[in-house]
Amino acid sequence: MDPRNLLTALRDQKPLVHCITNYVAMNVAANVVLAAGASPAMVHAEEEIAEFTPICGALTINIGTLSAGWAASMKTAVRVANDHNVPWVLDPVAHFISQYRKGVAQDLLALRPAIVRGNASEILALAGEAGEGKGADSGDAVEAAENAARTLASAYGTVVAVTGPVDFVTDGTQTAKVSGGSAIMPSVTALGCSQTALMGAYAASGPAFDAALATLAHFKVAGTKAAEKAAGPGSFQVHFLDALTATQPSHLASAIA
Ligand SMILES: Nc1ncnc2c1ncn2[C@@H]1O[C@H](COP(=O)(O)OP(=O)(O)O)[C@@H](O)[C@H]1O
Ligand SMILES: Cc1ncsc1CCOP(=O)(O)O
Ligand SMILES: [Mg+2]
Repeated sequence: MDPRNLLTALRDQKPLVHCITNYVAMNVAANVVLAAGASPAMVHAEEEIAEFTPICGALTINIGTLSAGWAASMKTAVRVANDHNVPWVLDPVAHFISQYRKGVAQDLLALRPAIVRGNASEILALAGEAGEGKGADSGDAVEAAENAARTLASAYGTVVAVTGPVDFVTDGTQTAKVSGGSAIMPSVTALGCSQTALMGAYAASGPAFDAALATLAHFKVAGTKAAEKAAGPGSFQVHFLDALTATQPSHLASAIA
């Protein structure tokens, strides 16, 4: 699908996105989803999931500040989403840092997300390949994770988006690359996490591969625009939100190869 149609659909439908994300990302991600044109809700209590997840257009799961209660909520929300055909997106933040986090990430992956989005180190490790990642930031090149992304996509019937200087996305058969953005982006915390939340909004608006591609393009276009005005990571954040709103459907194709 043409990504232009998806941005138009997102703004017309303003989908409600159930986000279970980390403490660092909650505010940034909510602002990003709102600026793009959708409606985020950060809902974590397991007791609320049966009523809330089914009425949402999508669910996003981010394990950035994981603990036992959060893991239980995540698994319950994913099961409810799967039962109600609500598409969901997994962000396996730094899942290689402990056996505990690795186990939860693999459990979630086995529940078959529509899309997995991570940086190169996260995607390499998710496929069982050695990488240089140590924490939430990537230590590996996107190109090094392309095969891992293809393998995961085919094995789990999912779309895998690997982000970095040039993003790579695949469903195991189709692939695309997305360029633009700014080297400032990895210096602003939770931009990857907030991209995952926005990917949920796009997944509510169209098929998973197109949704991932449109999200990556929207971020690259807005990142390029924001960098023209920003003096550093602080002012970049402000300009980036404005640029997400200013991005028009016709701008997205220029980022995609
Ligand atoms: N060096 C870079 N140049 C341009 N864009 C980048 C660069 N590094 C990351 N990005 C963009 O920043 C966003 C977050 O990606 P990334 O930093 O890889 O995720 P994470 O925060 O999960 O590690 C993505 O939109 C990605 O395309
Ligand atoms: C710094 C940090 N620590 C735990 S979660 C988190 C945020 C990571 O955000 P992102 O993956 O988008 O850089
Ligand atoms: Mg991340």
